[in-house]
Amino acid sequence: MRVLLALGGNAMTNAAGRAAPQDQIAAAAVAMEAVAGLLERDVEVLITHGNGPQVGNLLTKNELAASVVPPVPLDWCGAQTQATVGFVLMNALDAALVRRGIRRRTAAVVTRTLVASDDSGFIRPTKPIGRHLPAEEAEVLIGHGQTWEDRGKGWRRVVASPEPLDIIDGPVVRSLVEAGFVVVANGGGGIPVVREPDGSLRGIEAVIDKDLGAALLADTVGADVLVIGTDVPHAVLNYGTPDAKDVGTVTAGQLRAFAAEGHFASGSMGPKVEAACRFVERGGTRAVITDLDHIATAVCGDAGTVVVAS
Ligand SMILES: NC(=O)OP(=O)(O)O
Repeated sequence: MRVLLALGGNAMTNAAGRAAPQDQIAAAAVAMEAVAGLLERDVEVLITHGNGPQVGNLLTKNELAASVVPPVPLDWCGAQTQATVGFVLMNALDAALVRRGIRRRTAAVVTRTLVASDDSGFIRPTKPIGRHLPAEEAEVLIGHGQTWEDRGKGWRRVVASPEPLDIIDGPVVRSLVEAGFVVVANGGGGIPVVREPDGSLRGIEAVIDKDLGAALLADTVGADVLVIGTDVPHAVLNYGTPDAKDVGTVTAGQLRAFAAEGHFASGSMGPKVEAACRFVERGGTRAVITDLDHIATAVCGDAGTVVVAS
């Protein structure tokens, strides 16, 4: 069984969402212990991850230091987070494998994802990145031309998030998997690139949704199962109300109907639900949305919100 595990922000930050190096190293250790457990059971695992906190922090650093060192664009920041998070995850996984006496090589691949230059996501920013701020601080940055939104946890910057169309470096990832490497790839949904009229690729300033990127990567590498690791054990109907109800096993059609009724927030559970539906509709065996504690049982469909085609 080939499983793609998509790690959400909680797997790369502390409980409060802080992404200091020690927080990321500690969170990666927990997540990679679960991955090592799967590898011990001979499950073939690939890993992808979010980068929302990291890429937003890096963008802010660039902007603050712009008068001292040349700033780099958002797609460069995305590339840097793929490399850094990949390095942290590899170190954590190598340590977990050594503890269990498992001999496997790990690899982190910087990957590019094709997007359309006329994607509507470039007109209406939707992807939250970086830290949360109080309204008065966000207002100053809005005055400087940035887009910030409050989705209930404080104000957060939002940037363009186009649809992922093709993982340019997918065949490299697949080759490494088939050669026996445990691969970390397509972090942050991939570095967004557009195709120029002469056929060359150019980076473009955006952050792709990592869950939608994960659904595409899962297709590209022929994964049987997509596990989307987040901070809750299930998708929930009527979330935060007395009528809240966990979603167990569900078809993509049923889950899309729940989404159409407005049950899943656009910046959080919504893209996970969409990614899970896309994956099974394109032939995946099952997609599971759950928390890190349930990854081991989720791969067999025994935990979380289990999405099947029909
Ligand atoms: N790129 C992305 O979707 O990252 P997060 O999941 O961390 O927001």
